[in-house]
Amino acid sequence: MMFEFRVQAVCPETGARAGELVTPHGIIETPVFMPVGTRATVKAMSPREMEEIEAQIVLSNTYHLYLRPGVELIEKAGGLHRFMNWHRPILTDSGGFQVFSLSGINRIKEDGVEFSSHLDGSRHFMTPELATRVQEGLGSDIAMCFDQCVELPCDEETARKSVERTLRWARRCKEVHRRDDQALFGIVQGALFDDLRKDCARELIAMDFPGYSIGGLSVGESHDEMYRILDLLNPILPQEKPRYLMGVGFPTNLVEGVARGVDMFDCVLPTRNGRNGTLLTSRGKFNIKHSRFEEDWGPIDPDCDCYACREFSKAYIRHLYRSGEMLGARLCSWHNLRYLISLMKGAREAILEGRFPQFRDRFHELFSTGKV
Ligand SMILES: Nc1nc2cc3nc(NCCc4ccc(CCO)cc4)[nH]c3cc2c(=O)[nH]1
Ligand SMILES: [Zn+2]
Repeated sequence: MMFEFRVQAVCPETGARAGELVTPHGIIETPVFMPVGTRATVKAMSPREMEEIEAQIVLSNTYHLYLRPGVELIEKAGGLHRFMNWHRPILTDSGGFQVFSLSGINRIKEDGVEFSSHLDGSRHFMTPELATRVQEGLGSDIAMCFDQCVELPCDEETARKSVERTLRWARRCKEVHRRDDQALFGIVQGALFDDLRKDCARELIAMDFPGYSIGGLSVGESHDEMYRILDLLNPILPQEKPRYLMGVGFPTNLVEGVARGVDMFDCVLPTRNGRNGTLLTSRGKFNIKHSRFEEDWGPIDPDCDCYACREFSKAYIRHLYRSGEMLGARLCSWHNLRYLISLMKGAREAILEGRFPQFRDRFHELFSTGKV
């Protein structure tokens, strides 16, 4: 069996799930946080270090790799796992989001999206078929349909059109998808409109995908709006299939997403914010450049087991950061990634042991103290 998802435990009070996702490159224990390695590397981290922090699966981007170095080169290397020397699971995003958020002058047509490369302005035309073929060439374990994610705020008519296009494009992706060692997920759109979200989910479920992504969120909506959409979709999406909330995220959103039946998350937050000194800890977040850490000899997070927290002081990491030393960015990214991976590991153990509500309350109590 190439691809299988087993729900091992469900929290009776919230519906939070602990599961196992079997892929050709290994078993993923969920809930899981997926570090983002957009251009075939999780910035500043080596594969060996990613294994040390127990990263189970990394995300990469079709849009970026298609533009550079090109899928042909990666196919010659034997696929993305071999090219980047990461032999655990990989999930690729389809480019639906990146084409709109990164490229210049994009024009949506029924057939696909015309866009100019953010690298050199060259013109390209991405279609559902091309996005699917590129992901098959990359050889990721989990691929995404090519979808249209609308910016918020957006009126209902615009959102409805994007849902209808996303569904037509999902059918076209499924039509051309051939690799049986790669799972293609459908992506639910519909902005913040309940009926559009339900209709989109139902149509995708009828196409019978092995997993379902919740797109169109983490694009500026409030936490309450995000949670309302999750509450809406949780009972509709098949319980026996994985649910992946795209682009999330911040620790509180991860824990509240788990409480609403989400199994998989990804976000650039830990590495991007890590590089500018923002640290996520069990007691809230802070920025290492603050003067209060000048003579702080303690670890970033006393409850963290990562290399940065075991071996270095905040004072030293602050010095590295202020000096623009690469090790500063590395240690902050290293810690933030391990913190989110550990947070999901803790949630999983709590669900398996029947104490997720307590885990959730304790998390919020400690994280909101913000006293660091
Ligand atoms: N195919 C597809 N991919 C997506 C990726 C996404 N990523 C997001 N949000 C990420 C937002 C995000 C970006 C940067 C940072 C760190 C800086 O503070 C945090 C969050 N929403 C997303 C929605 C979609 C979507 O509908 N379809
Ligand atoms: Zn740490």
